[in-house]
Amino acid sequence: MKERRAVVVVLDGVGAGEAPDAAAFGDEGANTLANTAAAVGGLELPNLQRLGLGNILRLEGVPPTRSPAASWGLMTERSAAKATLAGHWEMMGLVLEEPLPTYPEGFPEEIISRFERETGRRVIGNRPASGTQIIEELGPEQERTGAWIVYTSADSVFQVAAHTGIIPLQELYDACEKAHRMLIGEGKILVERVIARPYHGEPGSYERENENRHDYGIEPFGETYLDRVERAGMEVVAVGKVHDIFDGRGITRHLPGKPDDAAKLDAALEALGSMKSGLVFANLVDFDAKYGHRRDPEGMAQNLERFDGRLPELLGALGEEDLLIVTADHGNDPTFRGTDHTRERVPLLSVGGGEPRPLGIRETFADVGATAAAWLGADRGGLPGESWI
Ligand SMILES: O=P(O)(O)O[C@H]1O[C@H](CO)[C@@H](O)[C@H]1O
Ligand SMILES: [Mn+2]
Ligand SMILES: [Mn+2]
Repeated sequence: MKERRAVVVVLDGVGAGEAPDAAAFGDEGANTLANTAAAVGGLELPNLQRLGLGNILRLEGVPPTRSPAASWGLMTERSAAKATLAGHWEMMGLVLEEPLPTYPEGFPEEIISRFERETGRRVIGNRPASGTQIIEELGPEQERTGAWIVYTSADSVFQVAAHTGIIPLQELYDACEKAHRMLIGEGKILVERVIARPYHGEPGSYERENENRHDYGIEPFGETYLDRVERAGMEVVAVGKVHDIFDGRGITRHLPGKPDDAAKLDAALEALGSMKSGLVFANLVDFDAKYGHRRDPEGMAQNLERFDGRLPELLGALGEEDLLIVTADHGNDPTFRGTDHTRERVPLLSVGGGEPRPLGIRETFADVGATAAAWLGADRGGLPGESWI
């Protein structure tokens, strides 16, 4: 078998326009890329433009090009979710047919009182919120009373925020493990993830300790393309939060790539430089966490431009037997109401594996895993998705 590599880069939350079922999610009109571009008076993305980003959708500042250097298209998500886990799982062949439970009214009383009993602290909050807003609002009360700040979002998440000067980090982690056991570990999946959200500082200028955030998720309930590539004897390198999303399954090496997207790209390049064959699966989370949820179109635009600036380096690291796929896991339109993800199609650019051509609108994100597995010569039997190569 040839020595081949595939690199999948996920621009977290960078959607490319409303999905056909966006209305069911309350997300009609969402378009992370196009609305960001319009909000800042046009994006400057010369490298993505050259690849064909402007051929995928109408994008201010990024016109279509006559002969794109990448194959280009859109993907529609089949899973009943607009979340990171569902998006990444689907890319690797696991479709969530049923949505995971969400808590628009907060968590039921029995969950909260059991969490209070098991951890010995009271709960305040218990509603959907933006993490930065709720600590500003409830931080002073937490400092006074030592209560947990529990909140959720449009996602299936149980998030616990704790001021580390009041509640030691280890105690927060222990509490999240208890919540994880209670909400996921007893046979019923009540949330997709429990998330520890430590922060510090003074009222009015609290700062989240993103490097100490910890996610406690669900395990993949079936085989993925990651398992298939690993079983074929190749390396599977996870960069950023990918390792947590798959609970480490099918992953041979984990590069956290802290603290930002630039460091994650460094990690991806390092992985490429040190491996002969296999898959690098990288998630760039700043688009989502720092700009999408914060509804910051300027920040989103700048992060896109920063990524664009690193593209030549990434392309330069690829050889003839390498494949690069750039895509996203859901939308997170920084111009949209609220602070949650948006149900969108995602952009698809694919470099390598033949002459650039239109890839159309793919019916499932699983085409990513199918294509990577096909390229690498791994077994694809029984998993959803069609290879475009
Ligand atoms: O507002 P913050 O705390 O960043 O939380 C966001 O991050 C969560 C998980 O990535 C999302 O569900 C959303 O709630
Ligand atoms: Mn995401
Ligand atoms: Mn998010």
